[in-house]
Amino acid sequence: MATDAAHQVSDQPVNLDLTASHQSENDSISTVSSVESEKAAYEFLAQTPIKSTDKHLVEFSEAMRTVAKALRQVAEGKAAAQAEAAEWKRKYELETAQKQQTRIKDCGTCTDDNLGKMASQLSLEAPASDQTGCCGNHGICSHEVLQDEVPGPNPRPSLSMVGRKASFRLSWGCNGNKNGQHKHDFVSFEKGDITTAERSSKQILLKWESRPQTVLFITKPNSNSVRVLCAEMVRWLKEHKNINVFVEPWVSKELLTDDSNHTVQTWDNDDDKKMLHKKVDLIVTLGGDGTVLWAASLFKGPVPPVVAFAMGSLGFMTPFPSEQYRGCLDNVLKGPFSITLRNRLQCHVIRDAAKDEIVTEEPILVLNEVTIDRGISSYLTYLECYCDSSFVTCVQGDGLIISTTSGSTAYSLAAGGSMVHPQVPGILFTPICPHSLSFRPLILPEYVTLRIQVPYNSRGHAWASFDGKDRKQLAPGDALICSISPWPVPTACLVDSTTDFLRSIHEGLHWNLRKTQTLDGPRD
Ligand SMILES: NC(=O)c1ccc[n+]([C@@H]2O[C@H](COP(=O)([O-])OP(=O)(O)OC[C@H]3O[C@@H](n4cnc5c(N)ncnc54)[C@H](O)[C@@H]3O)[C@@H](O)[C@H]2O)c1
Ligand SMILES: Nc1ncnc2c1ncn2[C@@H]1O[C@H](COP(=O)(O)OP(=O)(O)OP(=O)(O)O)[C@@H](O)[C@H]1O
Repeated sequence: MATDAAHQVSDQPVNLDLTASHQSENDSISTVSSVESEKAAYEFLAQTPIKSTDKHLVEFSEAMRTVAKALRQVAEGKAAAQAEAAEWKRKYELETAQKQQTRIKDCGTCTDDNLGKMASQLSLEAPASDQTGCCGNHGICSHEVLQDEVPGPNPRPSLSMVGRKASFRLSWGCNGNKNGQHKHDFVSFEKGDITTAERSSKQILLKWESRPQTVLFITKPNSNSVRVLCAEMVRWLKEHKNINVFVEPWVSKELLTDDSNHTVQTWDNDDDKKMLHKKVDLIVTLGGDGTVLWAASLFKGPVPPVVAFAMGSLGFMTPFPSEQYRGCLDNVLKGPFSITLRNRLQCHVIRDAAKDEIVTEEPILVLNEVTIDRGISSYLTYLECYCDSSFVTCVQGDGLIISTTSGSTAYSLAAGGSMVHPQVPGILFTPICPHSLSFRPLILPEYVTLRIQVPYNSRGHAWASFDGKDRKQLAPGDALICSISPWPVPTACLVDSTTDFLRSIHEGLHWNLRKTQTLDGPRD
């Protein structure tokens, strides 16, 4: 009955399109035309005034469904036929190649000499003379020479005859500058096969070439246990190791007043503080992760190695047990010891009002993350995000966290970001409560520059905070630019980078802690 109704009401246009779909020999058009004819059928239905009862309408819609199903089957049949044709073509080409190889094998008159000549004709010639060994005159590491195998006592002529690998060049430089510095040991170009077998990113070791003499102490405020231990450590370092000690100005006033026997040095202006990295061999922190963040924030450029003693609650970046400080400091002062090079993000706030000025606000370096959120505003944060020159996405939600891999276990983790080993070169892009079902966190390569823009049509202001501190308001038109800083924070490891990282997520977060299933019970 349904088919009858279809014939009665819409025979003509539907049949026309069906014919068009069958007749089409063009691969790409066929599926489109069947979809189009289905669409045309529905359009026809929408345009044609039907003066009939509800019953007729029901019958007609059933008929249309049948027609649509038929059209879909036609399209599917065509696709299957195309796949089959492609398979036959592939088989034919394979067979032709095999026949050609057999002909070469059967060629009784061919001598090793002739094969050698044929092989050398197929070989790629040496590259242009501007190449000097591995690196060309342009300072780009490349491998262009690709020789086919020279036939030896057991030549394999078929390999030389069937085809040859195309030559290629891989090159890279600093920050996209092709003429920049390059690493030899990252990709090897042996015979044109790309391999990272010689990759050198192994555990980094720090070995002193002369005796360390000056230690800077950074201590958590308002803690009696820290105050007591700091005084004890300073005394020990001075008496037993002959070490000069620097402390923050407030520490020199408050912490060590009762211990006048042990003079410590400090600084009293910003210029002296800026030169600290030239005087200090080692930084010792007594506190939690916040104290490590504080220590890092004092250095806008190079940072001396940090030995972080755990005197907080969690301690992802504080692997050293404070009660064993003598042994730990002995080992570190002697060296060599493993370090984790923790990348920092360099953040610039660009004000819309100051767009044309050369001087903008001072860059801020963060060890964990920069967060752009809605602050006290009750509106959704609206942020446009760009990665180099590519548009990434618009954030509509509570905000966005741009985190280092060290910060991946902090706020970013709480917002659903992945935990990343601190030595992995990347930048985490983690939304905070996005009002979208499909906004998953991203990890971008370390060499990109991110731009987070508050658009002019944003309903409110956004707020940027740096390692959980220094809130800055971002007005519509303002932007935040972030990239990896050239000045990482080298933190001393208790064991090595990986062991310390795994220990911190096991002990700090009880990562994947579950009681082991017992042996009794059902089995395979
Ligand atoms: N919802 C959250 O989880 C949340 C909210 C705000 C800030 N934070 C984090 O707090 C950091 C500031 O730390 P603070 O000590 O000055 O403030 P805080 O005293 O408020 O401590 C925050 C907590 O974060 C932990 N933490 C800090 N850095 C960490 C890291 N790299 N890995 C794992 N845990 C880490 C600290 O151990 C501490 O327990 C910010 O950089 C941010 O990452 C987290
Ligand atoms: N020398 C310092 N001067 C000023 N503030 C500091 C100093 N050291 C740490 N802080 C701040 O004190 C706060 C608490 O420090 P920290 O995180 O080290 O201790 P905690 O909170 O007891 O430990 P945890 O973070 O493991 O829970 C942080 O916000 C940090 O920025």
